[in-house]
Amino acid sequence: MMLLKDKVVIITGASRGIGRAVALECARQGAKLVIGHSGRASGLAAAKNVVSEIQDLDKQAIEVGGDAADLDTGDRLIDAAVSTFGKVDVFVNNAGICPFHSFLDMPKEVYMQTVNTNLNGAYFAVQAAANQMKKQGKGGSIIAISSISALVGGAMQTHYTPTKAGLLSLMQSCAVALGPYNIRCNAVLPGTIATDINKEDLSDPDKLAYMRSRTCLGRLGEPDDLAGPVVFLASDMARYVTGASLLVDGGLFVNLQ
Ligand SMILES: NC(=O)C1=CN([C@@H]2O[C@H](COP(=O)(O)OP(=O)(O)OC[C@H]3O[C@@H](n4cnc5c(N)ncnc54)[C@H](OP(=O)(O)O)[C@@H]3O)[C@@H](O)[C@H]2O)C=CC1
Ligand SMILES: C[C@H](O)[C@@H]1OC(=O)[C@H](O)[C@@H]1O
Repeated sequence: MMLLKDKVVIITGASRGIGRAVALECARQGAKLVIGHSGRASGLAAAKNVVSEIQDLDKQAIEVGGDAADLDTGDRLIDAAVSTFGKVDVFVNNAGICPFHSFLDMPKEVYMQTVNTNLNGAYFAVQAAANQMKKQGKGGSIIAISSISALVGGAMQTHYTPTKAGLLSLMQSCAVALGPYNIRCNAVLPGTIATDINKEDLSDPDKLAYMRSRTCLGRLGEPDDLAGPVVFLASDMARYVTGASLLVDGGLFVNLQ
């Protein structure tokens, strides 16, 4: 059984990493995909590859570029989905950055870029998706890729962790605001997943070994580890799940000692 047969799924930041892995699994589960990316040349090339991979599965996908920090990018993603596929069933807000930096000398530009990319653009993208779903009248599923960092701190992530807590909070409030329209809103909280976002940080072998040792399962996450949880929340199997948060962290959070 395909869990997302004929559903139209938009995923921001689907050119690489977690978003790409989720997009491919959504396609395997029968969805039609809008692959969001930054619009930079590298993002466009990577997104085109993801579209090809999905077409190789005999499924449909388009790519749409746009800076997640731009408050109008969400509208453009929705418009593209509706004009190509006729509707939006699922919106996954995944695009994000984490430029590691210490707190005491945090440049204002780095702070603003992080908050604008991870949270401010996301707010209006979620609003655009919700308005489209309300118009369609058949409910929908909105999923924010938050983080374990919504719950715990990081000395080099003082600009980043508030954006992830903000996304978690946004999903909780949107679950309340959008429940009357049967639009479900949930947050997924990955632990440390090996992707480009932390390649440099984890290039230190001691840090890598330490982060592995912090998990109960003894390994870092892979992007594919997020695919099942997101597909579940997107699917009708999660029809009574809203306002929830799902840690996908290999047991990192609970592992005090
Ligand atoms: N990896 C991890 O350990 C964890 C990640 N997360 C979250 O998961 C999400 C995905 O991260 P991950 O897959 O690891 O990261 P990657 O760096 O591998 O991928 C980031 C994705 O976001 C897109 N993106 C980046 N900046 C922008 C922008 N300004 N506008 C539009 N798209 C943009 C990228 O597109 P492009 O290719 O065009 O640059 C790319 O598709 C992020 O929100 C991150 O915070 C949460 C917890 C842990
Ligand atoms: C980028 C980091 O490795 C990653 O991002 C998160 O959200 C996790 O908490 C990790 O710190």
